[in-house]
Amino acid sequence: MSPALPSSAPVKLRSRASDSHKGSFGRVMLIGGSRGMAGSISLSSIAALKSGSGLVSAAVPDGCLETVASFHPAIMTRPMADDSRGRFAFEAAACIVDELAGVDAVGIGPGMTTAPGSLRMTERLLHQVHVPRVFDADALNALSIIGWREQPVSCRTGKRRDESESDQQESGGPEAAGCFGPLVLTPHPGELQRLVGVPAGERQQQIEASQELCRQTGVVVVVKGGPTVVVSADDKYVNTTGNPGMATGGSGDVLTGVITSLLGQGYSCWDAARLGVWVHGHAGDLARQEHGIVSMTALEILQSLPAAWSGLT
Ligand SMILES: NC(=O)C1=CN([C@@H]2O[C@H](COP(=O)(O)OP(=O)(O)OC[C@H]3O[C@@H](n4cnc5c(N)ncnc54)[C@H](O)[C@@H]3O)[C@@H](O)[C@H]2O)[C@@H](O)CC1
Ligand SMILES: Nc1ncnc2c1ncn2[C@@H]1O[C@H](COP(=O)(O)OP(=O)(O)O)[C@@H](O)[C@H]1O
Ligand SMILES: [Mg+2]
Repeated sequence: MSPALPSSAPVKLRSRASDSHKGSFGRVMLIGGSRGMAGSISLSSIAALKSGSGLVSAAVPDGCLETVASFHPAIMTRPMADDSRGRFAFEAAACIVDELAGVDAVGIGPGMTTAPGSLRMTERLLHQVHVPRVFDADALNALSIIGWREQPVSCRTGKRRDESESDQQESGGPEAAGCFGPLVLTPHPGELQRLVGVPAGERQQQIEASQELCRQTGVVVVVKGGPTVVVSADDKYVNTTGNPGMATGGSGDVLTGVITSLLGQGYSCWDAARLGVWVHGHAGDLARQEHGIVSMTALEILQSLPAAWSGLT
Protein backbone atom coordinates (compact mmCIF):
# COMPACT_ATOMS: atom_id res chain seq x y z
CA MET A 1 0.00 0.00 0.00
CA SER A 2 1.36 3.43 -0.89
CA PRO A 3 1.93 5.83 2.02
CA ALA A 4 -0.87 8.26 2.78
CA LEU A 5 -0.55 11.68 1.20
CA PRO A 6 0.88 14.22 3.69
CA SER A 7 -2.15 16.41 3.16
CA SER A 8 -5.73 16.58 2.07
CA ALA A 9 -4.96 18.44 -1.14
CA PRO A 10 -7.82 17.96 -3.59
CA VAL A 11 -5.56 17.32 -6.59
CA LYS A 12 -2.37 15.28 -6.81
CA LEU A 13 0.71 17.33 -7.71
CA ARG A 14 2.34 16.10 -10.90
CA SER A 15 5.85 14.76 -10.63
CA ARG A 16 8.80 16.28 -12.53
CA ALA A 17 10.78 14.07 -14.88
CA SER A 18 14.56 14.19 -14.43
CA ASP A 19 15.02 15.53 -17.98
CA SER A 20 12.57 18.42 -17.42
CA HIS A 21 13.52 21.88 -18.63
CA LYS A 22 12.00 25.31 -18.09
CA GLY A 23 9.79 24.83 -21.14
CA SER A 24 8.20 21.80 -19.50
CA PHE A 25 6.37 23.78 -16.84
CA GLY A 26 4.69 26.49 -18.78
CA ARG A 27 5.32 30.02 -19.80
CA VAL A 28 2.87 32.42 -18.16
CA MET A 29 2.15 36.12 -18.32
CA LEU A 30 0.64 38.33 -15.62
CA ILE A 31 -0.99 41.54 -16.84
CA GLY A 32 -1.81 44.47 -14.58
CA GLY A 33 -0.28 46.95 -12.19
CA SER A 34 -0.34 50.73 -12.31
CA ARG A 35 1.52 53.59 -10.69
CA GLY A 36 0.70 53.15 -6.98
CA MET A 37 -0.30 49.48 -7.37
CA ALA A 38 2.90 47.98 -8.78
CA GLY A 39 3.11 45.64 -5.79
CA SER A 40 -0.06 43.74 -6.71
CA ILE A 41 1.11 42.41 -10.07
CA SER A 42 4.55 41.75 -8.59
CA LEU A 43 2.99 39.54 -5.91
CA SER A 44 1.09 37.63 -8.62
CA SER A 45 4.17 37.22 -10.81
CA ILE A 46 6.43 36.02 -8.01
CA ALA A 47 3.70 33.64 -6.81
CA ALA A 48 3.61 32.10 -10.31
CA LEU A 49 7.36 31.66 -10.22
CA LYS A 50 7.22 30.08 -6.75
CA SER A 51 4.44 27.75 -7.92
CA GLY A 52 6.64 26.14 -10.52
CA SER A 53 6.21 28.04 -13.80
CA GLY A 54 9.23 27.77 -16.07
CA LEU A 55 9.08 31.34 -17.34
CA VAL A 56 7.09 34.25 -15.94
CA SER A 57 6.57 37.64 -17.61
CA ALA A 58 4.74 40.67 -16.27
CA ALA A 59 3.11 43.01 -18.81
CA VAL A 60 2.77 46.36 -17.05
CA PRO A 61 2.30 50.05 -17.92
CA ASP A 62 5.68 51.46 -18.86
CA GLY A 63 5.59 53.94 -15.97
CA CYS A 64 5.81 51.23 -13.33
CA LEU A 65 8.06 48.75 -15.13
CA GLU A 66 11.22 49.51 -13.13
CA THR A 67 9.37 49.07 -9.87
CA VAL A 68 7.91 45.70 -10.88
CA ALA A 69 11.23 44.53 -12.36
CA SER A 70 13.08 45.35 -9.16
CA PHE A 71 11.14 42.92 -6.96
CA HIS A 72 12.51 39.67 -8.40
CA PRO A 73 15.34 39.21 -10.91
CA ALA A 74 13.79 36.12 -12.50
CA ILE A 75 10.64 37.96 -13.62
CA MET A 76 10.76 39.26 -17.19
CA THR A 77 8.89 42.51 -17.78
CA ARG A 78 7.08 43.73 -20.88
CA PRO A 79 6.57 47.50 -21.10
CA MET A 80 3.08 48.37 -22.39
CA ALA A 81 1.79 51.74 -23.62
CA ASP A 82 1.14 54.03 -20.69
CA ASP A 83 -1.56 56.71 -20.53
CA SER A 84 0.99 59.03 -18.83
CA ARG A 85 -0.71 58.42 -15.46
CA GLY A 86 0.90 55.02 -15.01
CA ARG A 87 -2.10 53.04 -16.32
CA PHE A 88 -2.58 51.03 -19.51
CA ALA A 89 -3.21 53.27 -22.50
CA PHE A 90 -5.76 52.29 -25.10
CA GLU A 91 -2.90 51.37 -27.50
CA ALA A 92 -1.61 48.76 -25.05
CA ALA A 93 -4.59 46.60 -25.92
CA ALA A 94 -3.74 46.67 -29.61
CA CYS A 95 -0.60 44.58 -29.16
CA ILE A 96 -1.51 42.38 -26.20
CA VAL A 97 -2.61 39.46 -28.38
CA ASP A 98 0.79 39.44 -30.12
CA GLU A 99 2.56 39.68 -26.75
CA LEU A 100 0.83 36.47 -25.74
CA ALA A 101 2.26 34.35 -28.57
CA GLY A 102 3.83 31.24 -27.03
CA VAL A 103 2.31 31.88 -23.62
CA ASP A 104 0.56 28.87 -22.00
CA ALA A 105 -1.62 30.77 -19.51
CA VAL A 106 -2.33 34.36 -18.52
CA GLY A 107 -3.58 36.13 -15.41
CA ILE A 108 -4.98 39.65 -15.67
CA GLY A 109 -6.31 42.28 -13.29
CA PRO A 110 -4.34 42.93 -10.09
CA GLY A 111 -3.69 46.62 -9.66
CA MET A 112 -4.76 47.31 -13.26
CA THR A 113 -7.39 50.02 -12.63
CA THR A 114 -10.42 50.35 -14.88
CA ALA A 115 -8.91 53.03 -17.13
CA PRO A 116 -10.11 52.80 -20.77
CA GLY A 117 -6.97 50.89 -21.81
CA SER A 118 -7.62 48.29 -19.11
CA LEU A 119 -11.23 47.81 -20.22
CA ARG A 120 -10.11 47.25 -23.80
CA MET A 121 -7.33 44.92 -22.65
CA THR A 122 -9.85 42.81 -20.71
CA GLU A 123 -12.19 42.68 -23.70
CA ARG A 124 -9.36 41.41 -25.91
CA LEU A 125 -8.35 38.78 -23.39
CA LEU A 126 -11.97 37.62 -23.17
CA HIS A 127 -12.69 37.33 -26.87
CA GLN A 128 -9.42 37.00 -28.75
CA VAL A 129 -7.22 34.93 -26.48
CA HIS A 130 -7.94 31.24 -26.13
CA VAL A 131 -5.24 30.02 -23.74
CA PRO A 132 -6.38 29.39 -20.15
CA ARG A 133 -6.87 32.65 -18.28
CA VAL A 134 -7.45 33.95 -14.75
CA PHE A 135 -9.47 37.15 -14.41
CA ASP A 136 -9.05 38.87 -11.05
CA ALA A 137 -9.60 42.27 -9.41
CA ASP A 138 -9.90 45.04 -12.04
CA ALA A 139 -10.35 42.54 -14.87
CA LEU A 140 -13.52 41.44 -13.03
CA ASN A 141 -14.54 45.05 -12.51
CA ALA A 142 -13.93 45.60 -16.23
CA LEU A 143 -16.24 42.67 -17.06
CA SER A 144 -18.95 44.30 -14.94
CA ILE A 145 -18.43 47.63 -16.71
CA ILE A 146 -18.36 46.33 -20.30
CA GLY A 147 -21.44 44.11 -19.88
CA TRP A 148 -19.54 41.06 -21.09
CA ARG A 149 -22.45 38.62 -21.06
CA GLU A 150 -24.64 40.80 -23.24
CA GLN A 151 -22.01 41.20 -25.94
CA PRO A 152 -22.91 39.25 -29.01
CA VAL A 153 -19.77 37.26 -29.66
CA SER A 154 -19.30 34.13 -31.68
CA CYS A 155 -17.83 31.24 -29.70
CA ARG A 156 -16.41 29.80 -32.87
CA THR A 157 -14.66 32.81 -34.33
CA GLY A 158 -14.41 35.19 -31.42
CA LYS A 159 -15.87 37.87 -33.68
CA ARG A 160 -18.68 40.19 -32.78
CA ARG A 161 -21.95 39.11 -34.41
CA ASP A 162 -22.13 42.33 -36.40
CA GLU A 163 -18.84 41.27 -38.00
CA SER A 164 -20.14 37.79 -38.80
CA GLU A 165 -23.92 37.45 -38.80
CA SER A 166 -23.77 33.83 -39.95
CA ASP A 167 -22.21 32.76 -36.64
CA GLN A 168 -25.42 33.64 -34.86
CA GLN A 169 -27.14 30.34 -35.58
CA GLU A 170 -24.17 28.14 -34.69
CA SER A 171 -22.88 29.46 -31.41
CA GLY A 172 -26.03 29.17 -29.31
CA GLY A 173 -25.86 32.73 -27.99
CA PRO A 174 -23.28 34.73 -26.11
CA GLU A 175 -23.83 32.81 -22.89
CA ALA A 176 -23.47 29.31 -24.36
CA ALA A 177 -21.42 27.05 -22.06
CA GLY A 178 -17.75 27.13 -22.98
CA CYS A 179 -18.25 30.31 -24.96
CA PHE A 180 -15.32 32.07 -23.36
CA GLY A 181 -12.88 29.16 -23.43
CA PRO A 182 -10.89 28.08 -20.38
CA LEU A 183 -11.44 30.89 -17.89
CA VAL A 184 -11.21 31.12 -14.08
CA LEU A 185 -12.76 34.11 -12.27
CA THR A 186 -11.45 34.88 -8.76
CA PRO A 187 -13.80 37.48 -7.20
CA HIS A 188 -14.00 38.52 -3.58
CA PRO A 189 -17.56 39.18 -2.42
CA GLY A 190 -17.40 42.87 -3.43
CA GLU A 191 -16.27 42.04 -6.96
CA LEU A 192 -18.84 39.25 -7.17
CA GLN A 193 -21.58 41.69 -6.20
CA ARG A 194 -20.62 43.86 -9.19
CA LEU A 195 -20.46 40.81 -11.43
CA VAL A 196 -23.71 39.03 -10.57
CA GLY A 197 -25.69 41.69 -8.69
CA VAL A 198 -26.06 39.72 -5.41
CA PRO A 199 -25.01 41.71 -2.28
CA ALA A 200 -21.63 40.81 -0.72
CA GLY A 201 -23.30 39.80 2.57
CA GLU A 202 -25.49 37.15 0.89
CA ARG A 203 -22.90 34.41 0.69
CA GLN A 204 -25.13 31.43 -0.16
CA GLN A 205 -26.95 33.43 -2.83
CA GLN A 206 -23.61 34.56 -4.27
CA ILE A 207 -22.48 30.93 -4.54
CA GLU A 208 -25.72 29.95 -6.27
CA ALA A 209 -25.49 32.90 -8.67
CA SER A 210 -21.89 31.91 -9.42
CA GLN A 211 -22.95 28.40 -10.31
CA GLU A 212 -25.62 29.76 -12.62
CA LEU A 213 -22.92 31.90 -14.25
CA CYS A 214 -20.76 28.78 -14.70
CA ARG A 215 -23.68 26.93 -16.34
CA GLN A 216 -24.32 29.77 -18.73
CA THR A 217 -20.73 30.50 -19.70
CA GLY A 218 -18.57 27.49 -18.86
CA VAL A 219 -16.23 29.46 -16.57
CA VAL A 220 -15.00 28.29 -13.14
CA VAL A 221 -15.58 30.76 -10.27
CA VAL A 222 -13.46 30.97 -7.12
CA VAL A 223 -15.80 32.53 -4.56
CA LYS A 224 -13.26 33.92 -2.09
CA GLY A 225 -13.83 34.00 1.63
CA GLY A 226 -13.45 31.97 4.77
CA PRO A 227 -13.82 29.31 3.45
CA THR A 228 -13.34 29.84 -0.27
CA VAL A 229 -15.70 27.84 -2.47
CA VAL A 230 -14.73 26.84 -6.02
CA VAL A 231 -17.74 26.50 -8.28
CA SER A 232 -18.18 24.90 -11.70
CA ALA A 233 -21.31 24.23 -13.73
CA ASP A 234 -22.01 20.96 -11.94
CA ASP A 235 -19.79 20.83 -8.86
CA LYS A 236 -18.65 22.75 -5.77
CA TYR A 237 -15.49 22.40 -3.72
CA VAL A 238 -15.27 23.92 -0.23
CA ASN A 239 -11.63 24.67 0.60
CA THR A 240 -10.22 23.34 3.87
CA THR A 241 -7.22 25.65 4.34
CA GLY A 242 -6.74 29.33 5.15
CA ASN A 243 -7.46 31.64 8.07
CA PRO A 244 -8.65 35.19 8.82
CA GLY A 245 -5.03 36.43 8.91
CA MET A 246 -5.29 36.28 5.12
CA ALA A 247 -7.73 39.20 5.18
CA THR A 248 -4.86 41.52 4.29
CA GLY A 249 -4.15 43.49 1.12
CA GLY A 250 -2.41 41.52 -1.63
CA SER A 251 -3.27 38.00 -0.46
CA GLY A 252 -5.66 37.56 -3.40
CA ASP A 253 -2.98 38.80 -5.79
CA VAL A 254 -0.82 35.89 -4.64
CA LEU A 255 -3.67 33.47 -5.44
CA THR A 256 -3.94 34.84 -8.99
CA GLY A 257 -0.32 33.93 -9.64
CA VAL A 258 -0.69 30.45 -8.14
CA ILE A 259 -3.72 29.52 -10.27
CA THR A 260 -2.22 31.05 -13.43
CA SER A 261 0.92 29.00 -12.88
CA LEU A 262 -1.07 25.76 -12.53
CA LEU A 263 -3.03 26.50 -15.71
CA GLY A 264 0.27 27.03 -17.50
CA GLN A 265 1.46 23.64 -16.26
CA GLY A 266 -1.52 22.00 -17.94
CA TYR A 267 -3.98 21.54 -15.07
CA SER A 268 -7.64 22.04 -16.02
CA CYS A 269 -9.46 25.15 -14.77
CA TRP A 270 -11.30 23.05 -12.16
CA ASP A 271 -8.12 21.36 -10.88
CA ALA A 272 -5.99 24.52 -11.01
CA ALA A 273 -8.60 26.47 -9.05
CA ARG A 274 -9.05 23.79 -6.36
CA LEU A 275 -5.35 23.01 -5.94
CA GLY A 276 -4.55 26.74 -6.13
CA VAL A 277 -6.89 27.77 -3.33
CA TRP A 278 -5.80 24.80 -1.22
CA VAL A 279 -2.07 25.51 -1.44
CA HIS A 280 -2.64 29.27 -1.08
CA GLY A 281 -4.60 28.66 2.13
CA HIS A 282 -1.96 26.21 3.33
CA ALA A 283 0.72 28.88 2.75
CA GLY A 284 -1.51 31.26 4.74
CA ASP A 285 -1.69 28.75 7.59
CA LEU A 286 2.12 28.39 7.61
CA ALA A 287 2.51 32.19 7.57
CA ARG A 288 0.13 32.40 10.53
CA GLN A 289 2.21 29.84 12.49
CA GLU A 290 5.38 31.84 11.94
CA HIS A 291 4.19 35.45 12.02
CA GLY A 292 0.84 35.35 13.81
CA ILE A 293 -2.66 36.14 12.64
CA VAL A 294 -2.27 39.88 13.34
CA SER A 295 1.07 40.57 11.69
CA MET A 296 1.15 38.22 8.72
CA THR A 297 0.99 39.96 5.37
CA ALA A 298 0.70 38.91 1.73
CA LEU A 299 4.49 38.92 1.57
CA GLU A 300 4.65 36.20 4.23
CA ILE A 301 2.02 34.16 2.37
CA LEU A 302 4.18 34.46 -0.75
CA GLN A 303 7.27 33.46 1.19
CA SER A 304 5.44 30.44 2.63
CA LEU A 305 4.58 29.04 -0.79
CA PRO A 306 7.81 26.99 -1.08
CA ALA A 307 7.06 25.19 2.21
CA ALA A 308 3.44 24.73 1.22
CA TRP A 309 4.39 23.15 -2.11
CA SER A 310 7.12 21.06 -0.49
CA GLY A 311 4.52 19.35 1.65
CA LEU A 312 2.96 18.00 -1.53
CA THR A 313 6.01 16.68 -3.32
N1 LIG B 1 -0.16 46.10 -3.16
C1 LIG B 1 -1.04 46.48 -4.06
O1 LIG B 1 -0.72 47.15 -5.05
C2 LIG B 1 -2.45 46.04 -3.89
C3 LIG B 1 -3.37 46.41 -4.85
N2 LIG B 1 -4.65 45.97 -4.83
C4 LIG B 1 -5.51 46.38 -5.94
O2 LIG B 1 -6.37 47.39 -5.48
C5 LIG B 1 -7.46 47.48 -6.40
C6 LIG B 1 -8.74 47.54 -5.62
O3 LIG B 1 -9.03 46.26 -5.06
P1 LIG B 1 -9.80 46.07 -3.68
O4 LIG B 1 -10.17 44.63 -3.59
O5 LIG B 1 -9.03 46.66 -2.55
O6 LIG B 1 -11.07 47.01 -3.84
P2 LIG B 1 -12.58 46.68 -4.06
O7 LIG B 1 -13.31 47.96 -4.01
O8 LIG B 1 -12.81 45.80 -5.23
O9 LIG B 1 -12.94 45.77 -2.80
C7 LIG B 1 -13.02 46.27 -1.51
C8 LIG B 1 -14.47 46.18 -1.08
O10 LIG B 1 -15.07 44.93 -1.46
C9 LIG B 1 -15.86 44.43 -0.43
N3 LIG B 1 -15.31 43.17 0.07
C10 LIG B 1 -14.11 42.66 -0.17
N4 LIG B 1 -13.95 41.47 0.45
C11 LIG B 1 -15.10 41.26 1.10
C12 LIG B 1 -15.58 40.21 1.92
N5 LIG B 1 -14.83 39.13 2.20
N6 LIG B 1 -16.81 40.30 2.42
C13 LIG B 1 -17.56 41.36 2.15
N7 LIG B 1 -17.19 42.39 1.37
C14 LIG B 1 -15.97 42.34 0.85
C15 LIG B 1 -15.86 45.49 0.65
O11 LIG B 1 -16.95 46.33 0.40
C16 LIG B 1 -14.57 46.23 0.41
O12 LIG B 1 -14.60 47.56 0.84
C17 LIG B 1 -7.35 46.25 -7.31
O13 LIG B 1 -6.73 46.62 -8.51
C18 LIG B 1 -6.44 45.34 -6.54
O14 LIG B 1 -5.76 44.42 -7.37
C19 LIG B 1 -5.12 45.03 -3.82
O15 LIG B 1 -4.99 43.75 -4.38
C20 LIG B 1 -4.35 45.16 -2.53
C21 LIG B 1 -2.85 45.19 -2.73
N1 LIG C 1 -11.37 35.08 6.86
C1 LIG C 1 -10.69 34.46 5.89
N2 LIG C 1 -10.47 33.13 5.94
C2 LIG C 1 -9.78 32.50 4.98
N3 LIG C 1 -9.28 33.13 3.87
C3 LIG C 1 -9.49 34.45 3.78
C4 LIG C 1 -10.18 35.19 4.76
N4 LIG C 1 -10.22 36.49 4.37
C5 LIG C 1 -9.58 36.56 3.20
N5 LIG C 1 -9.13 35.34 2.83
C6 LIG C 1 -8.45 35.01 1.59
O1 LIG C 1 -7.56 36.06 1.23
C7 LIG C 1 -7.70 36.37 -0.14
C8 LIG C 1 -8.19 37.81 -0.29
O2 LIG C 1 -8.34 38.12 -1.64
P1 LIG C 1 -8.64 39.60 -2.13
O3 LIG C 1 -9.77 40.17 -1.36
O4 LIG C 1 -8.76 39.55 -3.60
O5 LIG C 1 -7.30 40.33 -1.70
P2 LIG C 1 -6.40 41.44 -2.43
O6 LIG C 1 -7.18 41.97 -3.59
O7 LIG C 1 -6.13 42.46 -1.40
O8 LIG C 1 -5.17 40.75 -2.91
C9 LIG C 1 -8.64 35.34 -0.73
O9 LIG C 1 -7.94 34.24 -1.24
C10 LIG C 1 -9.47 34.93 0.48
O10 LIG C 1 -10.01 33.64 0.36
MG1 LIG D 1 -8.17 40.98 -5.03
